[in-house]
Amino acid sequence: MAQLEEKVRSFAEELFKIGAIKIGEYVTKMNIPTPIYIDLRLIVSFPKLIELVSDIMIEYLKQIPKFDIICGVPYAALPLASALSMKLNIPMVMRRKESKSYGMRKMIEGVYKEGDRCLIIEDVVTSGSSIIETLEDLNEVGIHCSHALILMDRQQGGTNNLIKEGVTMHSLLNMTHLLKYLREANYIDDSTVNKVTNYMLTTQVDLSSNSIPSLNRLKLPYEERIAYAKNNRAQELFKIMSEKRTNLCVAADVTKSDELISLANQTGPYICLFKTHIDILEDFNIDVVEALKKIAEKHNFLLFEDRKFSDIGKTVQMQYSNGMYKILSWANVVTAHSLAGAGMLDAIKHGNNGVFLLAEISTSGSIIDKNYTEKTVKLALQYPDLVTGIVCQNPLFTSEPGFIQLTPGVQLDVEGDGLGQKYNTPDVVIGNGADIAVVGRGITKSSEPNVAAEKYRSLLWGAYLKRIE
Ligand SMILES: O=c1ccn([C@@H]2O[C@H](COP(=O)(O)O)[C@@H](O)[C@H]2O)c(=O)[nH]1
Repeated sequence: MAQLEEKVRSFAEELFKIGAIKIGEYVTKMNIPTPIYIDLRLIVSFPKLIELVSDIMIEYLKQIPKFDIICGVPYAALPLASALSMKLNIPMVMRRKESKSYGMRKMIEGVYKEGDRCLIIEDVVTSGSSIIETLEDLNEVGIHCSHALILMDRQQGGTNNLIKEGVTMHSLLNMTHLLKYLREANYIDDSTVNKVTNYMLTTQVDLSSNSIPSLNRLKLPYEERIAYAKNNRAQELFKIMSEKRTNLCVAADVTKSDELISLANQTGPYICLFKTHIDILEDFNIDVVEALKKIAEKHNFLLFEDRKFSDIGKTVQMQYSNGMYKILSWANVVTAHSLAGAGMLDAIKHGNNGVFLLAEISTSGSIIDKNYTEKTVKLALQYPDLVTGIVCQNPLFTSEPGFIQLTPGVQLDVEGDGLGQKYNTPDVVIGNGADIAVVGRGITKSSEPNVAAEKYRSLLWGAYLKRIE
């Protein structure tokens, strides 16, 4: 047994050496980003490796009941099935991927008879769907299959999906062991192990539910969500958040420029976003935003004008670019109400900028209803290049890890402000799905905004770490 494990370990290491295991940002057959890509088609160019694999497969056959024929899932598993067929002197059949337009239009080539017991061979299994397609064609011609021998199980639901079809899967290697062997050989580091493990756990495919794999954003670390974000500002934010270990946005609702600049300087080290209502400044001058831009660069945060646009496209376009505030020239992200719909979003699409759409509001008596909220989320998902995220109080789009949930109404003291504002604590908002929490008066009214900002940062970050555990 120890000998077999050593062979499997060396198989895993060889795969890495020949470049069949790739770590980085890839996309799976189901169009889902993946931090690891396994390409076992390469092994046809390494006869010694095929020999090693065949030896290991033969060892595994001791656990599998007798069979009459072998069938490889096209195309990657065909050389493996052929090698095994030759070594064991057991006949092989081949499944076509598509039927011929001439002759007998057979899907299964080779010699077989009804009632034959077949062992299916496959290279890599994610959901098991390719094995199931092969199984269906074999069953069609009366061949029975209840076992599949595969090289690599990505542990993303394949075993369960195949059991439902009456097939037991036997794998030479699974993702857990692959990561263990590669880590022990120092080919990968701990962070890759954690990243891939987390990916595996959060990307399970249940073929019977007829849905795409569930990617629960609430369980994914921010740095892994960069790959899912289409909006440049969302990518940037995830990066800043991971690097600075902060999911805090400060709402700098003050009326004097000096105060605004002082707040940016004091809270800068602890925030990912600095949120303004620029039109409440009594002494606005364009120099203020120039100063903010410099502080943002120094402390690595983005500038966020909470303008809440809500007009026809043309008007919003002018409100965004013109007037004395020239928001487009300095704000990296802005907010917009969704009520004007797609036309307004089309009007404010600008290369690099981002928009947070308001799906819910944190004030009591709001007339936004469930229908409006749902329509807003739908609209946001139609504009992945433009929309950075959604302003809301609840986890509305958990299977969309590329979008950011921004939640205002955050304070340790949850008494309202007497004007309708509703507050929740950092723990509650992160539990309710917030990726970034907006804290205004909890920080701005403190005698030491820097101390308060660090306190909120640490509480919010701790709650996030607990959430992704
Ligand atoms: O639903 C919403 C949307 C935006 N806001 C804005 O956030 C801050 C909250 O400030 P606090 O002092 O923490 O109450 C403020 O700028 C609002 O305009 C919100 O509160 N709720």
